Amino acid sequence: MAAFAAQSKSVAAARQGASLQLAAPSVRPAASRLHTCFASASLRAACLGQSVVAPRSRPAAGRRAVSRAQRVSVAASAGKYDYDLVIIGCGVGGHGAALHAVEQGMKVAVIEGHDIGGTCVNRGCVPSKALLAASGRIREMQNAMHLKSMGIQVGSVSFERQGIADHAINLAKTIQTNLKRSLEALGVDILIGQAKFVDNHTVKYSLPGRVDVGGTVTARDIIIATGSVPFVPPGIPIDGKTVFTSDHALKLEWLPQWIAIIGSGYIGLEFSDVYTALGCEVTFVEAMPNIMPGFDKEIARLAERVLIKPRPIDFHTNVIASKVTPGVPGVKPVLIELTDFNTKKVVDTLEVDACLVATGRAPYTNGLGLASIGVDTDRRGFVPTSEKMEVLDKDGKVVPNVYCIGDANGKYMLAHAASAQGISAIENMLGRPHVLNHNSVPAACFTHPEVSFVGVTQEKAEEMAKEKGFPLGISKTSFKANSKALAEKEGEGMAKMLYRKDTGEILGVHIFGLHAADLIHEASNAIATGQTVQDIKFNVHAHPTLSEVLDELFKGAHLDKAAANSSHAAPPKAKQPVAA
Ligand SMILES: Cc1cc2nc3c(=O)[nH]c(=O)nc-3n(C[C@H](O)[C@H](O)[C@H](O)COP(=O)(O)OP(=O)(O)OC[C@H]3O[C@@H](n4cnc5c(N)ncnc54)[C@H](O)[C@@H]3O)c2cc1C
Ligand SMILES: NC(=O)c1ccc[n+]([C@@H]2O[C@H](COP(=O)([O-])OP(=O)(O)OC[C@H]3O[C@@H](n4cnc5c(N)ncnc54)[C@H](O)[C@@H]3O)[C@@H](O)[C@H]2O)c1
Repeated sequence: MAAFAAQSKSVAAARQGASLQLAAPSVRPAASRLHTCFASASLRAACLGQSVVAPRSRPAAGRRAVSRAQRVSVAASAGKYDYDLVIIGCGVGGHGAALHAVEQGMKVAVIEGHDIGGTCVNRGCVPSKALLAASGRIREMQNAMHLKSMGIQVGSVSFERQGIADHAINLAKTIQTNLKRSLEALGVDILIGQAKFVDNHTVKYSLPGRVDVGGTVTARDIIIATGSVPFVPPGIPIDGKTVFTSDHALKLEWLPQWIAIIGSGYIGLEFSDVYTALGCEVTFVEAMPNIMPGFDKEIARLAERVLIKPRPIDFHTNVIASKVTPGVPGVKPVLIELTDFNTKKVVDTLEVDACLVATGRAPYTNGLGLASIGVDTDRRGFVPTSEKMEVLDKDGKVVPNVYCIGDANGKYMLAHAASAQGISAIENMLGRPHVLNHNSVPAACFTHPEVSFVGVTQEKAEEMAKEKGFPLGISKTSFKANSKALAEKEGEGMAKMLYRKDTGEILGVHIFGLHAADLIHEASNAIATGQTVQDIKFNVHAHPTLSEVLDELFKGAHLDKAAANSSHAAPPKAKQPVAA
């Protein structure tokens, strides 16, 4: 711990531009061998098996960052390690951590075993949002009634499946390139290979079948940011053609006439939006008694009314897909045996053209050699991690200098959560204790319209109120009361805020409606910065905007008298003009 504090001090000193006695650079055999291999961006891309990108000249800021990082590295680690920080896995979590670490003057390497950008960029957020954007346009243009109500007539709307698929593929490639360039510009070394712990300061990396790639690197601190892969329940063989996960579905290789989606969580809902806009019929198979079980019940009911009922979607709840038999497109259907969740009896068999398995994600921690640092993953494979992102060993003790962020720790499997955890981990390793308030992390499902939320559901808030004995306030508003939503003919939506009437603390906000994913941030930032209802009530929103949905929500909150009269309640007094 003392050594850690000393290292942190050196980093801080270097950050402040203090002049430091530089020791001779440490010998970095393995890492420098790899640098030779990846000396240029094009070679690096070639080694990665990616299309070659012309190297860009490094901007001045990047150059500054590198030289500062080098200074810090040598001083901070006293020539002991190759890097201040090595990050295993370069998804959004690893990327976010790397950027913050460089900003803090650290010398950083990322080790990536598959593709830079990880799930989010290559097989997640990015391509799925591209498919949703294209299919959403088609849905809108096909909705003749909606357009007619605004005086618009359109002819028939057609689309090219491959064109939509290409939009997703190209966007993922562009963002992957941007992400890689941003790291290169900051002087982050990108090492290629599957990483494995040797000890808590040393990592080996290699690529199967590639003797020219790999090595060993040492670092003062190491972050595990290895993400996740689709979780497929037992009894479901994935053939990638008729039975598949989101990894395959995002390629949009074909459009089955009738597709069963197992799981009505984020992936299931977003893909139901894409498929139905493109003319497919969907059947949900959901293990829980209601569809969208992870969402606030009232929001889920409204979403069912708007996103499910008017569309060619039906659903079976309280059943699990106990056995799935792949088919042959256009020849043999996929068979899905449904078993009652409670009685465990087979109740039905579906015959569909295809089946998307969207039953959650499993951490990608295999092969990391966690035993070498005394760590056992939990039952589901997640890395036990403290609230400060420190990895915990078998006895629940902190493994010095090893952190875990993102999907691999299972705290909150969202891209921005991974990145925020990365920043938090860096703060902690620099000796500035930081705990991310996961309750302030927003979530959104990008259906048309969107669903978003932050904090707890109404069900949970009621439970908390009962347990702790505080009066629960619930403020609600409809998009029908919002001029901008009505101008867009998008009045179908609601927002709800759960708060403590005695203190004004915001416990949760849920939105269903046009641009809900963008609207949630005012609420999530308020929770993150500890603003209360009294504070935000007096904020001013431009008119006419969808943001006024939140304005309505905040103004509609009623506090207990004492809280209402608390110091926050009075609007800040206007400043008197300074006398000349
Ligand atoms: C279809 C889909 C849509 C999604 N949409 C959204 C969305 O809209 N918004 C949102 O917030 N989230 C979304 N997510 C979730 C989001 O993608 C993840 O939460 C996020 O990618 C997690 O980031 P990460 O950095 O923890 O891991 P990942 O992005 O999974 O990256 C981990 C990286 O580590 C690498 N790796 C693993 N093991 C090793 C090893 N031993 N050595 C070297 N490298 C290794 C992997 O190859 C991978 O590149 C979506 C997910 C899916 C599947
Ligand atoms: N917009 C976004 O932010 C976004 C989009 C897609 C994915 N993601 C992330 O990716 C992760 C995975 O998404 P997901 O939709 O696969 O998981 P999820 O956890 O959101 O939903 C899985 C659903 O499958 C059901 N289920 C599980 N096993 C089942 C079985 N055998 N039979 C029937 N139903 C079963 C569950 O009850 C649940 O409703 C999520 O954690 C999410 O955070 C986020």
